[in-house]
Amino acid sequence: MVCFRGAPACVVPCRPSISNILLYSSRNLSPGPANAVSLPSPFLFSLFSAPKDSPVLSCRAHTAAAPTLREICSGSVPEHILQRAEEIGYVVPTAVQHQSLPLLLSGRDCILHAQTGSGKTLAYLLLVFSALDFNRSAVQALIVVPTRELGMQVTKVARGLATMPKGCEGTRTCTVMALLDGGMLKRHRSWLKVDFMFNSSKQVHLLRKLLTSYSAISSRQTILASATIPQHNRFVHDCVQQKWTKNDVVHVHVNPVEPMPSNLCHKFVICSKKERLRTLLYLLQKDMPKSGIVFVGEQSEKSKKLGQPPSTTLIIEFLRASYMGCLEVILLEEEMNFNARATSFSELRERGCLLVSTDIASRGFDLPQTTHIYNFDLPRSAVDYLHRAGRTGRIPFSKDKCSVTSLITKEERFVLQRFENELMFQSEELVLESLTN
Ligand SMILES: Nc1ncnc2c1ncn2[C@@H]1O[C@H](COP(=O)(O)OP(=O)(O)OP(=O)(O)O)[C@@H](O)[C@H]1O
Repeated sequence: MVCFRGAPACVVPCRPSISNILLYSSRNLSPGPANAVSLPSPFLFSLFSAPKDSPVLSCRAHTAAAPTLREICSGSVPEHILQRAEEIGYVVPTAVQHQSLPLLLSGRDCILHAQTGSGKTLAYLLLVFSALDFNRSAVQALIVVPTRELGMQVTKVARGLATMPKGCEGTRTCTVMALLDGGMLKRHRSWLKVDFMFNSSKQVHLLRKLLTSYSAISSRQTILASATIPQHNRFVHDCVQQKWTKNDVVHVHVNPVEPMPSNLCHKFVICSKKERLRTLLYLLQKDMPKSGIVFVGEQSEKSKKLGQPPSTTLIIEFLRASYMGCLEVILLEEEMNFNARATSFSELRERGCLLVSTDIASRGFDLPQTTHIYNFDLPRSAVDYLHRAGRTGRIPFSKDKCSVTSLITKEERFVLQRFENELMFQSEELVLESLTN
């Protein structure tokens, strides 16, 4: 799948059940056939996913007197990338960047394990830019992400960093190429169901093969990043045992005792299923989100067979008819075609809106303006709750409180309580007087 020094040119099949982003060192490099790209050496392999099992090495909290990103990266990351990062507004490192970058830049394999929205993407991208030889026309880094939207997002950040800053025009930069296959929703759904890339299902076969195939090559550096890595000790063990990483892989674990970002405020409203739409409307009008996401459960097979419309459609129709706020209501659902989904995300990112979505929007999306999350249906697991909640509160160093509100029946309270215990957060009950009158 990937090849390097001394090996014959080999091919990256771009149809594994993952999305790839390749970083080339030349702007005009032809990618070759649409579904096959030769990948010469040396390369750096970054993986962005949500593995199930995992490793060790906790880190202390970030301190105020921390060095700047420039101080941490200078000498390793090219000047024009650092300047560009500053132009974008990346000056002070987040905790995960502060703790991981010295290790990453020293060439160590790392498992980045930090809360949603904590800045893992920038950490591994800065490493990628430090490792590229900008004078070589060759693929030198491969980033694998679990979903197409996440691939688009990472591509955008990487391209943003690779753009020449003012005053550096003429310097060589690199090409970031997105090979985002599928997008089709069956596969995406199955990712969400298996919830990680490292289980034993067939879908991860190619990924495992990719990780193990060239493990003996010392010039390869492997980074795995995720907000949720249950059983991380076992995962570290597996990484070494299966040769996915080198033996001295470091597990950078930020905030090990607090998986949920602390700037989120969790609430719940008890209402019957019949009252749910009205309750949602009431909350939206009361909260006046700057931008929000309403998460809805997937339609059951039984309901599909009966020819019933999915809940997302019902909610959209209801909100379009009754919601009087200033946000546009946008649907993101699994059966929509890819371009329509892409539009939904860029719109939400640019000007804020009310997105109604299944869990398809719950992983990795960076929609910084989002202030409110509503769980119209409870997620299936605590990990899903964490990823949904992590779509808000994504502006580092911001003191703004963002909220996650779950609409539940009395019977569902114990499920939410289970999530609270597992993720160590507390929810406050909202009693909505006007609805009970
Ligand atoms: N040092 C920084 N200074 C300012 N903003 C930053 C910094 N690092 C990251 N950000 C911003 O923080 C937001 C979240 O970052 P990012 O998407 O990398 O988080 P993540 O840890 O990968 O999240 P998730 O696990 O949910 O995918 C982004 O909008 C990003 O631009």
